[in-house]
Amino acid sequence: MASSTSESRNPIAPVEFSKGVNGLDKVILREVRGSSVEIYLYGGHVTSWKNEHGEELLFLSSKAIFKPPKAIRGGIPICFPQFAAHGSLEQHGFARNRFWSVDPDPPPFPINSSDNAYVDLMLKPSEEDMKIWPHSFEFRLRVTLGPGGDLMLTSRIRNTNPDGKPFSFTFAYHTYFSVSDISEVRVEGLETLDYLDNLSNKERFTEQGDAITFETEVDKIYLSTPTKIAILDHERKRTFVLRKDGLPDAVVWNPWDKKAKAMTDFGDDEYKHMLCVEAAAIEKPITLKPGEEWKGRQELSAVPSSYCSGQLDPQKVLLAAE
Ligand SMILES: O=P(O)(O)OC[C@H]1O[C@H](O)[C@H](O)[C@@H](O)[C@@H]1O
Repeated sequence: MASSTSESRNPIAPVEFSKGVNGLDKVILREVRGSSVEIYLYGGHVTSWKNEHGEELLFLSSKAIFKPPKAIRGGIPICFPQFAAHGSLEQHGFARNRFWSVDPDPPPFPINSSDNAYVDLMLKPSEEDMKIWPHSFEFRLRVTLGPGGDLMLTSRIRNTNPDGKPFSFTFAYHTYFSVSDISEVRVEGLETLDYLDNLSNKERFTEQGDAITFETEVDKIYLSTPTKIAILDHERKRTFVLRKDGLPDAVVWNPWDKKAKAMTDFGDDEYKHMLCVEAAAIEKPITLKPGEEWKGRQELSAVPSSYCSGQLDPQKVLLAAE
């Protein structure tokens, strides 16, 4: 609930509080040139990110269920304190289906940030949560829309256990990018890396080839990746650049046709128009002692690209997006 300028229900205010699907509370961030971001307090979940032309950059399923305990299908779910089924908790942990609150008095933004619109959401465990994960924590999620339309997510997780006990967790920003046609998409920055294949009992393999393209189901956890990954949408002539910090791994997921049909909150053909690339910390869980804080950051930008098949130099794409 903070911004560099005033906040109100005025539609042109950089931070607006509103009601979304099923009357759920949401926050809208706006930037003067027209880009915007929507965040549901349910899940601390970014559901929309639009550029200055009003084009949606994130995928949100037409069948998404905005009702607890189901997490919203699309946007950017937060996976915490567990990624997928890597532990005893429910799939992807519980942060994505809890109600977060808005911090009315967030810590100030670092200097030179007067054009940023941002909101700080908070999650603290309930007594019920403590029964399934017996740890006290404070999770602050800052969602920022930069002056150029970039979307930044910063998570700060602090161990507030009074009993001196450390805790460990895994984490992911489970970003669903909107793409024109999955068969026209390439991901740059993960080639030659090791990955765990979720479709082969998490067996470890090494990625071959120049870039990653898609012609079947994929569900891989790339390990110790570079801090920049590019997602090139050839047809739409758009490149997403994902920059990350504190999140060594990157999950790449597309359910393809069979799994798409099996999901009740996902259209049969929607797999063609989405790709998840998820900045994550999975292979080596994060451990925090009481009083310690972890920070994990993801920054997304969408830039026009004039990529011609076979002529791509991944390094140039990443540099061009600097
Ligand atoms: O259906 P969900 O619980 O939201 O999970 C969706 C997907 O998330 C991640 O990408 C996992 O790697 C996949 O194995 C999983 O299918």
